[in-house]
Amino acid sequence: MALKTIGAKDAASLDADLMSVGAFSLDQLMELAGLSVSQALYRVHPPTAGKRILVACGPGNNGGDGLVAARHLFHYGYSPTIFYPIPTNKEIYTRLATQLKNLSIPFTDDFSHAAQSTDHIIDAIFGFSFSGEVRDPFRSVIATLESTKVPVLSVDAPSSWNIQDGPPGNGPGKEFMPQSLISLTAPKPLVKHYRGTHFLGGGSCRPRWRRSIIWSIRVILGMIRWLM
Ligand SMILES: NC(=O)C1=CN([C@@H]2O[C@H](COP(=O)(O)OP(=O)(O)OC[C@H]3O[C@@H](n4cnc5c(N)ncnc54)[C@H](O)[C@@H]3O)[C@@H](O)[C@H]2O)[C@H](O)CC1
Ligand SMILES: [K+]
Repeated sequence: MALKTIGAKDAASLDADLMSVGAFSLDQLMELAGLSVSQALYRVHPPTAGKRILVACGPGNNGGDGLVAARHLFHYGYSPTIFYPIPTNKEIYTRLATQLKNLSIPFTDDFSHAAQSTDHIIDAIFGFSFSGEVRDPFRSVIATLESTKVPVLSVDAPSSWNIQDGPPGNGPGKEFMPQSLISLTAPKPLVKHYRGTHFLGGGSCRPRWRRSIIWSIRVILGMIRWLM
């Protein structure tokens, strides 16, 4: 069955609609996204399969989802470790990082070393705002994700994949195929290249209500265009 997908631009504007018309805060959306990620991880890798989870977090909201997921995983009984090489200065991220530090969850600077002694990896490096070729300091991180034998769960997109076209033709990520992927709100077009266990999560309103928001916005935009 062909999956319905939304591209990067529509995904970003859907989130913007949810925060304006829908009156959700970014914290709420990120909390729902991170909670879904933690539940998907529990499904593919229950604590009895090994409690060490390495969570790789990027500088944007995808990384924020990873920070939220790590907190939930800790409370499920896992032992998460965080790799967060470019901590972002915005309050939402500093609060999430402080919450993890208050739980004595360790942070590491050495991803490839940490990847050798973990039971599962969460890839929360890049989501739908990734574009171009992977830049440092993430090139070696993607190379490790590509070559590791440890199972990987990717959040919203396998990091390094083009959101529209899937795996890059060359460079780091070319051979990266995580064991599982959780799409947030709606799958992105790259899923047609994905072979593995696929979850959908992070929904913040019922689909019918979400459709009606989008429909109302389209009608309003159409009327504005017509009036001009
Ligand atoms: N739909 C939901 O329920 C929610 C989804 N969320 C998650 O947010 C991401 C999208 O977040 P955004 O902040 O827009 O961007 P990213 O995290 O994807 O990454 C931006 C970050 O990455 C840098 N970057 C971009 N390209 C490159 C590159 N080639 N090399 C190195 N660095 C790169 C860029 O500079 C930024 O710093 C979505 O996928 C979901 O996971 C939210 O939690 C809200 C709810
Ligand atoms: K990701």
